[in-house]
Amino acid sequence: MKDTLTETPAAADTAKIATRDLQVHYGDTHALRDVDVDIPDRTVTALIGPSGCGKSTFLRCLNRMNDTIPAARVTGEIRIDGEDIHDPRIDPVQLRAKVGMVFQKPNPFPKSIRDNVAYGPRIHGLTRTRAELDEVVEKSLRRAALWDEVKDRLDALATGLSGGQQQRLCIARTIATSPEILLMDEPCSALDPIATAQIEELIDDLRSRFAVVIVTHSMQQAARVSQRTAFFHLGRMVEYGDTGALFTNPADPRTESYITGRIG
Ligand SMILES: Nc1ncnc2c1ncn2[C@@H]1O[C@H](COP(=O)(O)OP(=O)(O)OP(=O)(O)O)[C@@H](O)[C@H]1O
Repeated sequence: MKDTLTETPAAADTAKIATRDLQVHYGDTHALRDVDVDIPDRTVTALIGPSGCGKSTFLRCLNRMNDTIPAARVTGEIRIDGEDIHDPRIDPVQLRAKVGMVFQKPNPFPKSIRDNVAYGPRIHGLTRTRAELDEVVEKSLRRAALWDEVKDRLDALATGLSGGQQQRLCIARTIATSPEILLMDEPCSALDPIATAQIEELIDDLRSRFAVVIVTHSMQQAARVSQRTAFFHLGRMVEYGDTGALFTNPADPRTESYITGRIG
């Protein structure tokens, strides 16, 4: 039986991302159930909920990263800009350039700072000349608020940067392919409070250009960075709506129990 979803409606016709009857199984585990959601553009959407409730699974559906997990089976519909991402004409590699992902632990390649950012534009053939590539590298590093710290050592190894700098580099690497959507899976969990504050400021800035969807275990972080929040519980999206309203006046008792610390 389908649970009732308590939702503040987002206009479906303007949704950047829309899912209908989305289900994910890992073998016999039914990890995500009946997820219908419309996620708007140029907005930060936070995904919250207790461990194992399906947040990362949902995030991975949006750029078909679950395709890389042999046990995962995804059914239902996911549309980005109205286009079905499971359509056989969609190339998952191109999709992942359009829907970029930043992971929990900064994972720069063991290459120079410049080569990390240049990697995506190179493999996707996005630039024709060295000057164009340099321009993309600079623009991406500026947007990731890292340029000033690294502009004099672009040929140094990326692995020599601090954790927070590495995470901003990974964000620069992701935005270098001009994505439209940024998926972030607990991007601050390996960072100290100062680096976390820098990334949060950056996320706020990025939403002027991208739809950002972020998984976070921190309700404070969700409240600080997002305009919309989805609460997941046992594989279902139980409540989705305006972040302020969800935290101050949750409609579902399960959301209330979670935000008041009774489940989780
Ligand atoms: N690769 C996998 N193979 C098998 N089962 C998986 C896999 N990934 C996730 N699961 C299962 O799917 C369910 C949802 O997991 P998921 O990682 O999406 O939850 P989550 O809300 O992101 O959790 P956390 O907050 O702990 O990261 C869990 O029961 C988990 O054990």
